[in-house]
Amino acid sequence: MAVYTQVSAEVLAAFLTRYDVGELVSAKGIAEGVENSNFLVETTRDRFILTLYEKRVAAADLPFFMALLDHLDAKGLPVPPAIKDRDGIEIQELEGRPACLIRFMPGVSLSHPTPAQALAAGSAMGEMHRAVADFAPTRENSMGVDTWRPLLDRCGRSLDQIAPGLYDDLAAALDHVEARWPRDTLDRVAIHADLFPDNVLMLGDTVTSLIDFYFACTDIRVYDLAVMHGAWAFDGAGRNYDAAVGEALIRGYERHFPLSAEERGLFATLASGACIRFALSRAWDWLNTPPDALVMRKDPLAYMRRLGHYHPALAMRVA
Ligand SMILES: Nc1ncnc2c1ncn2[C@@H]1O[C@H](COP(=O)(O)OP(=O)(O)OP(=O)(O)O)[C@@H](O)[C@H]1O
Ligand SMILES: N[C@@H](CCO)C(=O)O
Repeated sequence: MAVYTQVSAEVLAAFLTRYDVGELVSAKGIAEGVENSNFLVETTRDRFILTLYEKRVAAADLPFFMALLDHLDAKGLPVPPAIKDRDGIEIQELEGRPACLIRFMPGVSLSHPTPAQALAAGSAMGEMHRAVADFAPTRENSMGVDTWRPLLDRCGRSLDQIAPGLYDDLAAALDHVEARWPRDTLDRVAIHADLFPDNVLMLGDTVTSLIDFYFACTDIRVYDLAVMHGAWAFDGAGRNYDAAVGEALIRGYERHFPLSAEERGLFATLASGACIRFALSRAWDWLNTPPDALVMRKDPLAYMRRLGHYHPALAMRVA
């Protein structure tokens, strides 16, 4: 459940007077999501999402995320920009948190995508990468390749509490991936970096919105596709690969950016890096979230299992 900070009706009604959006009719906390506090807000004119940014999103990064959303929206892509108040301000403060009122987007977030939906979503990512060709701001990837080793060290041998041998398996996978990581050769742009099925809203086979840009950063363009591939083309436990979904995703993407021979050759390494990134962030959360917390802990081993698909040599003993 993701409402960490409560906002009273009085405070919210006063907050909305900064905007030209009508008056408050209702507000409901949204249970999905784990990072921020989200509310569905109805006014006499429209509906909106109100997001209060909790500690995982740094206030200093919000201008980059909002500029990216504005840029994509201006190019006609389906993304939810922040609403500007009467003074043109998007990033506000509410109950001591940075907060934005955001355009409500139609659609339903996916849990089990079909190949047709994967085709559309892969194409939407390709469109997004086309649209950022002239987006100038940059943000370092706070979960990029150079952060994995320090995060592994911070987790340390406690990883073996999750599954015996996990530390050694992750260390071996990281050695392998770091040695092959393309540091300079591939195209780098603003990427989403977390385009899981739950961050794509769809109606039928049509993408109605890409959401949750709070890991967006400047990194290898095809790494974004590799993250998406790992998130979309496996069952939740990471045991079974769905080739039809995985191939459709890449086919959709290639409508905009055919993969080069070098990108194809490096895809398994990029996808293995993505597996390490999500295994590590999930493991860190696992070790640092009490089992009785309201937030659902996500299974790090589901990403260790995916590693074996991309690099059979890295098939995990613990998985
Ligand atoms: N602009 C929007 N329009 C309509 N619904 C939205 C919008 N933004 C978010 N939602 C809804 O709120 C839910 C939670 O949003 P979001 O995924 O951004 O939360 P979060 O706390 O950042 O979570 P996480 O990082 O865990 O995915 C989404 O699954 C979606 O149903
Ligand atoms: N999408 C991530 C969580 C948010 O980054 C995961 O499933 O581990």
